[in-house]
Formats: sequence, structure tokens, C-alpha cells
Amino acid sequence: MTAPLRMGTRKSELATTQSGLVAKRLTELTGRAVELVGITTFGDVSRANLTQLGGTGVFVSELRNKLIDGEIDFAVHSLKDLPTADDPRITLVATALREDPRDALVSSAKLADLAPGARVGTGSPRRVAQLRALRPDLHYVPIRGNAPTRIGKIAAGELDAVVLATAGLRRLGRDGEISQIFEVDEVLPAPGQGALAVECSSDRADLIELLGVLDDPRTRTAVTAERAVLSALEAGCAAPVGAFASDDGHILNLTATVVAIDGVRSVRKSTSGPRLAAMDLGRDLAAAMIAEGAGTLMGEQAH
Ligand SMILES: NCc1[nH]cc(CCC(=O)O)c1CC(=O)O
Repeated sequence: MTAPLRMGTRKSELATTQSGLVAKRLTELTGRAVELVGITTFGDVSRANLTQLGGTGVFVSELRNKLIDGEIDFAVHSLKDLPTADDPRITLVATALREDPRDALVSSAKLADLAPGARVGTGSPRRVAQLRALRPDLHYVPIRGNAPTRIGKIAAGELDAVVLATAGLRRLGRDGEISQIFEVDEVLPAPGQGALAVECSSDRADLIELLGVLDDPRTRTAVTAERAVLSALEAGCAAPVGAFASDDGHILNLTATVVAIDGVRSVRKSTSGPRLAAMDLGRDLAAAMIAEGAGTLMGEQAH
């Protein structure tokens, strides 16, 4: 009998749920059994604000080290948590199972109906800046912790609303608490939001072939374009950068934005082109945004 594949995952409920979905799909497609290996990352332990942790990949590096050591065969991450910098020892072998990419408001009211001065929990500069453009009169409160902890602050009376990814809420079965899903023209999601990433060691040609069955080609092109924007802007997952692409099988439509933290000034641009030119589309769009001052807007909030 073939030994089960060892799948590394963070231990949060969302991470294990997402990893479980990938494991189930892999077993369906290949007949291979999968064993789950729970791993604690620096991002799980540190209580620092994510924007202050310095550098990207706080949720990812430990899992990558274990892939390189051979302790695990593959790892599953939220694609939006992956750093854009390429590590040649690691292969992004599949981009899979993209859920609704949009951001959601968890509250008893829609954003427009919250009372002036209401407290909205989110630590993401991207979300704060875009929400300020819609409701400049609300208080945006930085929060951390997993989704259930964040939502719990509403019942505890600390917050009136929290903003989270619809994808995570659906996967946790908490989407019944959503009062509003933001359209992408209101709040542009983070690059890669809603999609899962499967990584393995670049040395393992056997696994690259086996795990490749998990890849969804349209998700691959969309997230390639979105992440190319982020990479060309030299920004990480804590930057005030939104990007969303959709691939109809021929044409890729891509929109990206950089928003100043005051929510007033922003650069937003769209483009479209052949799906196989995803990387160039993203890179060219970022260059056009920089020409319109996107770099200056990002620089302002770096420190
Ligand atoms: N940065 C944390 C993170 N990484 C992925 C998700 C949700 C799932 C996803 O976007 O795929 C979340 C929480 C959130 O933003 O609500």
C-alpha cells in the first residue's frame, strides 16, 4: 500500500477546513490518502499588528521550511497570504477552489445604515482606505485574531461590525452573519483572495505531477495577473492594494487600485487582454498606475 501523503497546514479552524477541502479533492482525483500535519507559524503566535510584522510570509515560512526538509509533502495556504517573492526551492503547484473573492461586512446593519461613529473592526489598510471612501465618518479599529474571535467582538459590545473575506466566512459556515457583501467596484479584494494555494518542493517532480491535477486554469491566470500587480508595485499583503481579475476562458479582465489611507485619493485602473498574457497584463497595469502616482500614495503610508 502507498503511504499517505503528508499535508502541512496551520491549525486554525479556517486553515484546517481549507486543507481538508484540498485533501478530499486530491483523494477523489487520485485515490491517494492524505494525512494532516498541524504546524504553528510565527503569524499565529505573534500578537503584533500584521502591518508591523515587517515583511510578508509570516504565515507561510515554517511550512515552506518543512517542505524543503521533506517533513511534509505539500502545504495548503490561503493564496493571498503567499509572499510575491519567488523562492526557487518551492513550486506553486496548484491554485484551486476559488470561493467568492469579495469582502463582507459582518454586522446587524449594512455599511450605509451604521450610526455615525460606529466602530468597524479591520486591520487591513486596503479595507480601511476603501471603506473610508464610502463612510468617512466611521471609526476603523485595528483587530487581529481568527475570524470567530473577531466576530465575537460584536456580541461583546466592543465593535459594531467587522470586515472579513466572504470566502473564509463561507468555509467556516459563518456566512449567515454577513449583512453586506461589497461589490468589487466598492471594495476591491486583496490579490488572490478566496483562492487556495498548494505548494511543494521544487525537487519533487513526482508530487508536481500528482498535485497538478488540483490546479484550476482560470484561477491560475486570474491570480497570476492580480499578484503581478502586487509584485510590480513592490507591495505585500498588508499594502493598500486591491486587485481582481476574471478569466472567461479567452479574455482576462483585470482591475487594480492603490488607495491612500484617508480614502480620498486613489489610483484605479482596468485592463483586459488574452488570458495567456496574465503576467504581462498585471505588470503593465502596475506600471500605468505608478505613472499616475500609485507609488507616492503607497509610500505615504509605509511609515
Ligand atoms: N490575512 C488573513 C486571511 N487570509 C485568508 C483569509 C480568508 C480566506 C481567503 O481570503 O482566501 C484571511 C482572513 C480574512 O481576510 O478575512
